[in-house]
Amino acid sequence: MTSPLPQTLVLIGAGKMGGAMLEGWLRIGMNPAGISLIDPKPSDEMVALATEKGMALNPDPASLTSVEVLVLATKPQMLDTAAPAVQAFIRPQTLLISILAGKTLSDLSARLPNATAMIRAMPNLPASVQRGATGAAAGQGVTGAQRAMADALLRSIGTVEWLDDEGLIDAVTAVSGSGPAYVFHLVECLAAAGKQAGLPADIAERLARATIEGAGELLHQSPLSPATLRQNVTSPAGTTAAGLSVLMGPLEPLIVETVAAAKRRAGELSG
Ligand SMILES: NC(=O)C1=CN([C@@H]2O[C@H](COP(=O)(O)OP(=O)(O)OC[C@H]3O[C@@H](n4cnc5c(N)ncnc54)[C@H](O)[C@@H]3O)[C@@H](O)[C@H]2O)C=CC1
Ligand SMILES: O=C(O)[C@@H]1CCC=N1
Repeated sequence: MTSPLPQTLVLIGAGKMGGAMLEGWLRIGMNPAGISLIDPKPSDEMVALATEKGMALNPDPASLTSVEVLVLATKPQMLDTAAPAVQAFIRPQTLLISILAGKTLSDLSARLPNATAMIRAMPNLPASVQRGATGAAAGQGVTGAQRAMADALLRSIGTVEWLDDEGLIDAVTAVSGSGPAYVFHLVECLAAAGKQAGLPADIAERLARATIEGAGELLHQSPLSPATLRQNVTSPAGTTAAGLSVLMGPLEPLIVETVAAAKRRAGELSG
């Protein structure tokens, strides 16, 4: 039996990531009438979306009798400021899902004493097109039914990896939370390199973008490992082998350092 999605959801912080999850949930057909958005400075696009879909924007907390799920998606630095408003939306049965980088379940508990059931999740931006990757860890007060509901909610916008050790969420943040930015930067680098190799800038950009899109889609559809797919591009003594002879040595340590820096920053955001 598939777990039901929540009928009532409050999203606190309707910015880039909260907005991406919302877009994904609307795409899969969640009822907008059950969704409320809390944001003191919503973008014009968010205001227009709320009006178009009939989602409540900054409703009076007292007007919501049921809040099955509260998704907390402000910047981590805004947690202290947002906490009193968040508290006002927590009901006895509310499951709080925080996507704040760095903030631990214990950090959240200290600010949100009303919250008895909390999940720390780290999604990523492709959630808007149902291709997100989320890591999640459940706190002690979460019931089996709440965890199943969170799983259904997060899985509706991509893949989900549950972790027993909350401490691993900072590593998830550094790999898949921030990961789309690394890939987008790779597109920028490939486009710049194409231009340097003589291509007109617009053509280099379109080719670089389509290459990453195509490689991503092939990874998605193919049962082959990334290593086998790489080997399938690489002819012995051919052009790819020549290119990879430059890239493969330095890239892995660079990515290791990249992920370590992001993980370190997540740790600094805790507290
Ligand atoms: N951008 C990304 O790809 C990802 C972001 N995250 C996490 O998502 C959270 C939000 O990040 P972004 O969406 O990038 O930032 P953002 O700045 O685009 O969104 C934050 C939103 O919170 C609103 N806000 C500020 N104070 C508020 C308050 N007191 N109450 C309610 N809303 C308030 C802002 O007006 C803004 O719309 C962060 O904690 C970040 O760690 C997690 C995974 C990926
Ligand atoms: O850059 C950040 O801090 C957030 C967390 C993961 C992606 N964006």
